[in-house]
Amino acid sequence: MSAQPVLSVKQVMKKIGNQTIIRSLSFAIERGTVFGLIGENGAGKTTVLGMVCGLIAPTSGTIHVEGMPVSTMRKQVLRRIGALIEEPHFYKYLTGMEHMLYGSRLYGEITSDRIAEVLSLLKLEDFIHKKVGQYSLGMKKRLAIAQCLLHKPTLLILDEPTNGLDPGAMIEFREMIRSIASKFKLSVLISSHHLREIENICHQFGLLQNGTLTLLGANKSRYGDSVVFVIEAEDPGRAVELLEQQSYIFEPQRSADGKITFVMERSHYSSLLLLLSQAGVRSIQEKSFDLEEAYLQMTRKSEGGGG
Ligand SMILES: Nc1ncnc2c1ncn2[C@@H]1O[C@H](COP(=O)(O)OP(=O)(O)OP(=O)(O)O)[C@@H](O)[C@H]1O
Repeated sequence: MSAQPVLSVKQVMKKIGNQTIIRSLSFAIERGTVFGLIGENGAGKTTVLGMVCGLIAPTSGTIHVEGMPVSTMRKQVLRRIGALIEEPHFYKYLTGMEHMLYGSRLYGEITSDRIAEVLSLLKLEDFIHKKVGQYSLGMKKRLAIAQCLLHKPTLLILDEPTNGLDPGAMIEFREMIRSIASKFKLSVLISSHHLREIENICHQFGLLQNGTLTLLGANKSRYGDSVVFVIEAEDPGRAVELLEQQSYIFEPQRSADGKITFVMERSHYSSLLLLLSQAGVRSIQEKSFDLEEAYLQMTRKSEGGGG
């Protein structure tokens, strides 16, 4: 049996009233990987996360968590998910530990060993017996994630988790997310409008814009060598068609001057040349991958193209 993705979203569309918030959304998250959704305010990030958690019903399309359809198995799906979508709310006169114990009672059979494991990974031990009223925002966010992890979910969902944190706390937070994902073999779906954050935390990421998701690429730190290629071909239409059929190539984009841009690992270079010989390559240029540049190019294009 082949490994199924922890999260699979297929052709999801969401309308609210007359407004189409999500046009067609498809992506998957493999076990142990962190997937980032980048998008400007109002792009629909929270709507997507809400649909994955079963809080919002898609108008059409399917969402599966661990192979289970969210639409009909919501209760079982929620046992596999830990989600932090709204700002966490705590009682300031209770300690962090009292909140953890309260959280663990909601799930039933959480052992004290599990609580200790989660606290250690989130580096919460030193202040867990202090009242939450004395916590910084970063500490509160860590406590909220600790609660989300108690029941051993396989998918962690975080909506703009570093909002409001100072730069030092942001860096600490990013490192923590990556270490949780690898230690617990967790898959993480994270939304943000901070490009650098997504680039630093995520193994894969995509831009949500005008209701569709464009995969921008895979992170250097996992895939080693992602590069942006710019090619010119005698038959650009044929070239794009061929590129779109390759699983190792991310979102080929054709610009008005006929050039084609896409992201690929350099190790596939010889396969690429072979492929492109069928479409008559005139030139190939290589640029180092810059998420900010890719994002700006795409948002500019969409503003100019009228959607
Ligand atoms: N219940 C609702 N009724 C009407 N419109 C809604 C509703 N929920 C969301 N929307 C609209 O859907 C769009 C996407 O909202 P959403 O909150 O998902 O975006 P977002 O990318 O998370 O934005 P932000 O970064 O500001 O949180 C917005 O235009 C918003 O106004």
